[in-house]
Amino acid sequence: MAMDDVLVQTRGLVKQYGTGARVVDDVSFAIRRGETLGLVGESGSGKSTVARMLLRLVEPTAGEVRYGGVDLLAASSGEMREMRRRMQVVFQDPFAALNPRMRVREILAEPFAIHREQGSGNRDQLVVMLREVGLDESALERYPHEFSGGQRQRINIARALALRPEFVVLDEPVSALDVSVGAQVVNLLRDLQRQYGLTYLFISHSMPLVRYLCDRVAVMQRGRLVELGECAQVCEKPAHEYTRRLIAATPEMPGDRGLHG
Ligand SMILES: Nc1ncnc2c1ncn2[C@@H]1O[C@H](COP(=O)(O)OP(=O)(O)OP(=O)(O)O)[C@@H](O)[C@H]1O
Repeated sequence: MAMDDVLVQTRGLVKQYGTGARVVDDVSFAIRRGETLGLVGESGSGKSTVARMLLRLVEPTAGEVRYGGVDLLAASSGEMREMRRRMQVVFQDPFAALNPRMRVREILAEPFAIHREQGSGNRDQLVVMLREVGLDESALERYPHEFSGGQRQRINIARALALRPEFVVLDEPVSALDVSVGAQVVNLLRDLQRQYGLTYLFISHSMPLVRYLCDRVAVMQRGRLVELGECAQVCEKPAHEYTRRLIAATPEMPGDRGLHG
């Protein structure tokens, strides 16, 4: 793999809390520009911890994270500030992630304020952001509780994309939604990826969803990376017994309803 195809690279990533067991143990992988890398594994296997280390929201105990060739862990606070614009995250719970006391207008304008982008985040721009995620300007003056779960996740996505990042961590973004609503959000994420050339790390429990959205998939078991490969290959011919069990444990989505619509 040519180095300029790689956006994010980890080497020997370790996380240990206190004297406990390693929750992430010697994890190395690369995420290519423009791809969606799936990250699967049962609850507690360390997926979110890996993602948080990639974003430097959690400091690794050992190992290396390179982002666009830059050593993220050695970056100064000024450099880190610039990097943070380029990487975003969308979490599972679309309600918890939105401040209930802020109107959608304020929620969407916040990233511009945080990064002191003067003149940006004006009303016209916010309306464009809403349209991109399938909402209209009537949303601007409303509060998060006035929206359904799927709509709230769309607002989260609009906010995550406000500063035009290149890399987005999707941490179980549709797990809290009904299957058909989740399928619509997944299709939106895929469309936005094509439109903006985004690179995704998609954390999920659902092998069918991973297969639908991801180019490659990495499988974690108890802090270790046990398998990484092309999605179709891993789903059809899993090399590791643990991957086989994960696939067997996830029911097919009913006729992939909604996904191809
Ligand atoms: N701040 C912390 N202090 C101590 N242990 C932690 C901390 N954060 C996470 N852990 C532990 O690290 C392990 C991995 O957690 P992590 O959330 O990364 O797993 P996960 O694969 O994302 O799980 P899930 O699918 O449930 O989100 C778990 O055993 C968890 O209890």
